[in-house]
Amino acid sequence: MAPNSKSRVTKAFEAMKVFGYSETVVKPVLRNLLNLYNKNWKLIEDENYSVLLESIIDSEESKEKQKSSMEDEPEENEPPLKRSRLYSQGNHSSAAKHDAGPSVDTCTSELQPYGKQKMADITTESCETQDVEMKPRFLLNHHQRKGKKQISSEASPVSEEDNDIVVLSDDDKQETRILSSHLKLKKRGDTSRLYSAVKPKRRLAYSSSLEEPNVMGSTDVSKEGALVEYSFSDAMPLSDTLPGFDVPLAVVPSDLERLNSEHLGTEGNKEDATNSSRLNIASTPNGEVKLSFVYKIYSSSDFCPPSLDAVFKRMEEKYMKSYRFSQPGFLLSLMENLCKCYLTAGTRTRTANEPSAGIWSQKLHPVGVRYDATNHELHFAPDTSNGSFKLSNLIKILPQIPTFTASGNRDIMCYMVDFNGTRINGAEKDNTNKLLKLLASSTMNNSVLVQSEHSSPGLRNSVYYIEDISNGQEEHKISLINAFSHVLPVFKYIPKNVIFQNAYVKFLLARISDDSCCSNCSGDCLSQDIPCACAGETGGEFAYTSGGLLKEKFLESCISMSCEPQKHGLVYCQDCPLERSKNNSVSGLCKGHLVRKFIKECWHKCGCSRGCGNRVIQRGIAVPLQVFMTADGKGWGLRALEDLPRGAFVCEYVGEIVTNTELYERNTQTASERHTYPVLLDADWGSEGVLKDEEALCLDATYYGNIARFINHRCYEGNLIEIPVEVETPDHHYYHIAFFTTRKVNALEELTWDYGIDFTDHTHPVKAFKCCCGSKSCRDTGL
Ligand SMILES: C[S@@+](CC[C@H](N)C(=O)[O-])C[C@H]1O[C@@H](n2cnc3c(N)ncnc32)[C@H](O)[C@@H]1O
Repeated sequence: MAPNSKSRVTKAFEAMKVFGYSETVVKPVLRNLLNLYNKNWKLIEDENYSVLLESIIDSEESKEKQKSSMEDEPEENEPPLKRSRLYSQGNHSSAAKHDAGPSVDTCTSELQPYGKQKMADITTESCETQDVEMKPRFLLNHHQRKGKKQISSEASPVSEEDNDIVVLSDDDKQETRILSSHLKLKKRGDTSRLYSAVKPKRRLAYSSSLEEPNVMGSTDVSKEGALVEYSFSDAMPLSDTLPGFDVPLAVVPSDLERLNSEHLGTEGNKEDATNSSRLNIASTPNGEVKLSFVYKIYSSSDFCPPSLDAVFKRMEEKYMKSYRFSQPGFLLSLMENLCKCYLTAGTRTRTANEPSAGIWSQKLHPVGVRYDATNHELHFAPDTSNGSFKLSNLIKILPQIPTFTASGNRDIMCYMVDFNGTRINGAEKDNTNKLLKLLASSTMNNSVLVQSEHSSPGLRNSVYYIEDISNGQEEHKISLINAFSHVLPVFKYIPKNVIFQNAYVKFLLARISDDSCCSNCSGDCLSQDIPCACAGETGGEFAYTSGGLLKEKFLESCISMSCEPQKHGLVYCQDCPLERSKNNSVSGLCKGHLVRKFIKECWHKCGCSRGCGNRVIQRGIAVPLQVFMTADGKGWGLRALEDLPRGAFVCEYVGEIVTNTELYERNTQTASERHTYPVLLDADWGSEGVLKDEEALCLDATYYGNIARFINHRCYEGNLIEIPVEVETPDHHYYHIAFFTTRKVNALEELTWDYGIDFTDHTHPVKAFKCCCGSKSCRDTGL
């Protein structure tokens, strides 16, 4: 290979690395392209290697498709999957013991009998002598990148390269996001990828449905009685032709002259035009977003340009409250609605006697919307069947395909053009601020944020959206919205816990005694007069109401235990695995573990039906959730898109089931990663005598996890509480951690729980984060 082409290869690799693609992945695709293009590098390098990137994405997608078609669908409620030997085990003896990764069956005989000893049976005498506030059940540790690279590609669902975290510079991230969405849209005109974001190799999810904003056939009746009708022809389906926009669109008038010549022929006439005027409604300081109307006033017009306040008010009243960011293409409809408001607000009220006249006649007719893919223009084409048309006909939306500068700073480039196609630069600062404020406030309503790069330091002007980060693995789609520039979280979504390697968790029907199930039941256990054996765990009363919520009394006592553990007693390990791990295997004094109330759900050995009211968490997430970027420095957070009542199940904490030993290994390998994701399954530690490290379990959602990995901490006042739930195993050793609301939670309120971190404990190998929970009772005093 010539030296020149060598450096071009390197450059291509580097360009793709930004998107998270390793050389191994890029190489075969690049080779194919070179063959295809007869070694014409220019074609490959054009547009920042767009062809190459697109080909890689395609090739990865087809690989994924192939792979998923080969995979068997797991059965409902199947045991956690055993992923043997994902990590190389170094010299650790426990790991070496299980080097071959025992299969589910062979592990069975090695099961340790974990007695069902109640924690309440454990003496709490030592309570008073212990200086305990809250047990640190949310551990602070993480894999180190170095550790991740040791993942074996044979057994792991992802290859070695998959696990490399690609650290993008801010500019890279910006560029990545824009380019990938740009490319998708450009090449395919594919509206299903409207807000596709950074596509790391291990892509989280795509927007997959083809839902489009309902801009067709809507009718807008102004309060004053003037009707402005929007009835777009079905013959011109928006969804088929529109590109996706992850930038705000600009609204411009159409080319009046062209429209005049095309549509004014019969009734309208050019002489009617008395003057023309342009109104720049808004633009960001650097001109990334501009919105303006250009109109001509005709002598007999029913239209008077409205005040902007009137437009904004109307916009707020009519649309903003109902905006849902989850609508693909919402920016398009946002802008369109702004046009509508402008028109409606400006349409003059006529008295009953006043004849309708002029070309802005109230006689309105369906118009069509057409997307001009060549010029990236949206045209509102008038229906001239009866010779009249309306102002909206003169409005054209001109989204400029987003481009970016070398610095990657400009991802939004929407221009206003005047009738002659000349760019309009006038920015009206006040109006801009108003619009931005309006849009920003609508973000609170889960809508859109148009962010100027100068309006707030460190924030970039970008918005992106992923329709379902669970990739269809949950009943409900779980969206992700990012108003600022942040690289997407890199993890593999799993809806159920999976065993990492050494954890002995076996779901054996044979181990479920008759006392721990209700084989004689049928139908719904909740509707029976006498509660069945499964209610035994909760004192002979089921924890759930028939409506699927937690019963008040049960919830109240769980909250009380969590807030005031000392009042309810703690249990103490003889030799605490947690303290051992802190002190590098030197036995440490246990600081106590909360005595938890468990829920026991009916399961496979029970006779009841799948719809039994005592099966809640096993049915999965039942509320629409969304991951969003918090504004107060906590990173990503989780919120629900609708109001939740008190006691509602939200989701469970899903991750890899790892042993204390494995966690310790991860801990020691960990560089100080910003966010940490392990949670202890320590509810029964105190009752298990001396618990060996390989017996103590925790869930680590760092690399494999579900939506709960995004729930942030709040000291004492979390609106969620974690409750241990037994489903498959009745021994308190392995259990599920389920989150329930502690109070009514409003839609879009951040969901939080108290991790139970002791911020004063500086002995932990991983430093606690600086708590920004904002709670009045925040435990992080900085000491
Ligand atoms: C389970 S993760 C929660 C999701 C995380 N925010 C993210 O972006 O992935 C836990 C991490 O979130 C951050 N975090 C959670 N609650 C916080 C709080 N109250 N203040 C500051 N950081 C917080 C910490 O970095 C913590 O290690």
